[in-house]
Amino acid sequence: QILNQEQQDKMRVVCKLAREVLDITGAAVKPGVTTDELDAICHQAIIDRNAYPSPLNYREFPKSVCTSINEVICHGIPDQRKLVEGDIVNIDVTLYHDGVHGDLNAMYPVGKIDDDSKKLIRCTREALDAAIKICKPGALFRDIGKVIEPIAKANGCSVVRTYCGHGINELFHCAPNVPHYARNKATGVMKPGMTFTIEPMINLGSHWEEIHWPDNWTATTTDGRRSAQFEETLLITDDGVEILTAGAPLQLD
Ligand SMILES: CCc1ccsc1-c1ccc(O)c(O)c1
Ligand SMILES: [Mn+2]
Ligand SMILES: [Mn+2]
Ligand SMILES: [Mn+2]
Repeated sequence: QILNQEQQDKMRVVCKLAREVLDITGAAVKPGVTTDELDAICHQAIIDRNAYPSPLNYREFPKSVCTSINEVICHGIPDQRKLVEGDIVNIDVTLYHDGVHGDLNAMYPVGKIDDDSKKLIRCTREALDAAIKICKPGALFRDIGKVIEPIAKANGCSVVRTYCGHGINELFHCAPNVPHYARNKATGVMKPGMTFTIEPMINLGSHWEEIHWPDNWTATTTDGRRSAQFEETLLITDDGVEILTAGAPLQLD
């Protein structure tokens, strides 16, 4: 869908609010905090902005945010689990405000983390940034994966294939489908006024497959090694791309 200027401005607002909420929730990450506590902080920050948490009751998802720890690839459900030093956690926030959705996620280290986890997080961020750089009018959606996969492989990592980036506007998920792996069959050309996410999930090692837990949501790696993800909502402009959910650069000490 091609958004008009008014709709693009609404997307700018909801995505800025979504970034604020992610930053607030991420700031609460420390050893001992539970993912339920993160959910409550996130939910409150969303309500404070006169917005709705898109995941809550979306396809019966039971919470307001996804929290995916270590070997959990995505869609982790907040619960009483306490974060511990050395964990890595993805917080995935989506807000609905003034008729449109804004969707983003990022990785947060819990205290000190090991070198493999730092490499994984850095290469996932690097892959997303490289993919965003090719976004402009006329670019093909199928080329996004061609940029991401070589970066993952160069770091001894692999790209999850089941979950893709997606169109986002008045709908949480719509066309286009944006695979993160190379040699994919995605169709479509980027045009000014299109808004969509790129949200690569990258696994340490060569096992890109996922296991689905009986909770109908949680997806984990098959070998127990860790997985990382970053997500931004993007707007194609006349001369390139605007990262509507842009935040501070990644900082891992
Ligand atoms: C929890 C929301 C949800 C439910 C089914 S898929 C999904 C989801 C979660 C995070 C996302 O970035 C996304 O695009 C979809
Ligand atoms: Mn993970
Ligand atoms: Mn998301
Ligand atoms: Mn998404």
